Amino acid sequence: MSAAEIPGWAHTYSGKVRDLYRPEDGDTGVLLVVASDRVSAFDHVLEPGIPGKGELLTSLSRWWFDHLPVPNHLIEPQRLPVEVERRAMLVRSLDMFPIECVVRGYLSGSGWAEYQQSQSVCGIGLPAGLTSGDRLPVPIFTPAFKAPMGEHDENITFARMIEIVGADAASELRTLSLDIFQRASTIAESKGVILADTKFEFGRDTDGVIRLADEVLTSDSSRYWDQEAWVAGVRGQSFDKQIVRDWLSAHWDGTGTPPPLPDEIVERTSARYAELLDRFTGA
Ligand SMILES: CCOC(=O)Cn1cc(-c2ncnc(N)c2C#N)cn1
Repeated sequence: MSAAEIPGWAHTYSGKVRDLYRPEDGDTGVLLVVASDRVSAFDHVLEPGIPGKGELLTSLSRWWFDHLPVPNHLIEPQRLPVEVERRAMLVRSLDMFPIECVVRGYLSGSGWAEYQQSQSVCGIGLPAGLTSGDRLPVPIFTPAFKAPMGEHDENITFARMIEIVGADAASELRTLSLDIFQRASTIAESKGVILADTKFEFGRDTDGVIRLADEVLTSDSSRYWDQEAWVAGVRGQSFDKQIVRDWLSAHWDGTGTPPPLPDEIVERTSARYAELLDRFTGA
């Protein structure tokens, strides 16, 4: 599923699952962020896309922006382009920090890999004896330096982050990230969902105000786990991607191009994305 053609908008950048556009009228103050139905797993974009995924994750992002009392990049337009109106966000164009502001409440992914080598993550020492999926004593801020598309971001220490963005901005981004994570994980817990970790991106507007940008607390930027499964000792089961991961693990040896997902896996995954959204936005 390649980037949509949108009259009046020029496609400028594609991530694994989202596309960025600038207006053709030359206005440099706004951008359009469009979420596709593409799904990625094991660092591959899979086929086919998951019907409704772009709309569901855009709705989840919007819900979180509305429930987080921090300045953000959203602009509420009169109308969005009809081609993508339910899976697009009109945003202020910001001067983005080249930092993935990752907060971890649990040990997983690159954090688990680093812990196994050094019993620390991004220079933050952790207790001995932890295993993948364990809850951390307190949430930790573990920044990464944004890598070019297709490469892995580089986990860095807070001291290195200060060298990149300066001490004041580094402190403000860390405080903002930990505060937002605390709020979000408390809300998620009340819905029976564990927010294991997430990554935020921020930028400065023309007045120098730091604003929360990118997507926020979607299951593409976060690890959401089912609380019941975790309590039962089943660790690291992604709320919405586990169906795809389990099928791929059973039907692909990890080399070459992954096989296309069967209809049943696509349908079950689409339903899982809808259930995750409903957990938060439903009654
Ligand atoms: C494909 C979606 O974009 C990204 O993956 C990362 N990215 C964000 C920007 C950005 N740049 C200026 N202002 C903004 N508000 C944003 C945002 N969001 C650029 N790349």
